[in-house]
Amino acid sequence: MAQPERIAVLGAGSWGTTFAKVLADAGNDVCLWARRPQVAAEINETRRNDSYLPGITLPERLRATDDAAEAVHAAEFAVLAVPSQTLRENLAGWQPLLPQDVTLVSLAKGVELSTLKRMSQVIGEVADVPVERVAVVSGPNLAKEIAAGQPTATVVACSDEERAVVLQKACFTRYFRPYTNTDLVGIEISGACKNVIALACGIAAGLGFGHNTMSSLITRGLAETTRLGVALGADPMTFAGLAGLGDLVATCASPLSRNRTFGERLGRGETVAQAQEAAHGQVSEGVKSCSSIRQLAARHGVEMPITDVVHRVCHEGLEPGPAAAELLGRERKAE
Ligand SMILES: NC(=O)c1ccc[n+]([C@@H]2O[C@H](COP(=O)([O-])OP(=O)(O)OC[C@H]3O[C@@H](n4cnc5c(N)ncnc54)[C@H](O)[C@@H]3O)[C@@H](O)[C@H]2O)c1
Ligand SMILES: O=P(O)(O)OC[C@H](O)CO
Repeated sequence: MAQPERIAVLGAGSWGTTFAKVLADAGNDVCLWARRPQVAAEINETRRNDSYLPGITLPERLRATDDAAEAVHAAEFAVLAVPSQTLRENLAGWQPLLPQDVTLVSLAKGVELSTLKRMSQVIGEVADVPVERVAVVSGPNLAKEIAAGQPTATVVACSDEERAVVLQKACFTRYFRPYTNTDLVGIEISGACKNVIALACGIAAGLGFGHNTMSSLITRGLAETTRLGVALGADPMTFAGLAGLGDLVATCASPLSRNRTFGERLGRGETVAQAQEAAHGQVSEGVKSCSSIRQLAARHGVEMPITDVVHRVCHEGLEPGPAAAELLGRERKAE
């Protein structure tokens, strides 16, 4: 498989714009689709996308459009950078425009509410492509740090290893170091679940708890994520990697994380509606994925106590204080 000459990125939010910058910095010609024409115009005219990445200058090799057909024209890779719960609908609109042999790359970290499917499964179904043509990028990748050129690593996952290597090369820069992996299930379950655990860590911080609490939630969160992943056929080692523990630590610890920040607001006593309002339209995937992951776990007989209380805090009116007490009061057991 040859290196791509053209790459489309569909979605000009925080991560779509940042990943498009990474691809352009790596030497690719990138066309970024923005839902709003004024965002595309701002990028082309000022090299900025200030509503998502204030202060960041975007490279010349990156151009933007609000026309999806123009974005995907002759692209070898189409990177999907919209929120998980909107991916099906967006992709259905783009599907007739896609070049025949395009590789579809998911950046989204979530599990679909209505079907309990992972994003690569949704993509395969909607675009009618085999799983070998779907890749996933996931890791400790807070957009604002990467847009500022701070170093990080990530995972490029695809069941077709050769394709993963081509994408790895296409997004390799002096500040962005991608590793390959073929365990799509483990990578995607890690990415979706860490958002829910970050909500729990935020709630704990909002309640005034410190690093011991956070570490306990991270570690037990990793245990329940691994249980679910393994039940779905993932390699347990994946959860110790960048997309597993790596992303969990970054998201649970960073004030830049939208999920952690959302949780912190809940912990301080704000309602879900108030926390949503404060997010200014940016997605906190865990708020919806806590429900789909909980259902997926129930379907496979997997116990996920942290995910369960996060769901009940977000959607069933459980207060943060009693939620913490409930987790602490669970029956004693061996690690
Ligand atoms: N921001 C990060 O640091 C980061 C890093 C890694 C992965 N991700 C994941 O990438 C995905 C996209 O995240 P993001 O940070 O770019 O989100 P965002 O909220 O910053 O941007 C979402 C983009 O999707 C577009 N969009 C298209 N259809 C939409 C619809 N129906 N509803 C809402 N938005 C719609 C929006 O216009 C916007 O450009 C998420 O799954 C997120 O978990 C984000
Ligand atoms: O801001 P969040 O919480 O959506 O997290 C962003 C990334 O997924 C971190 O890797």
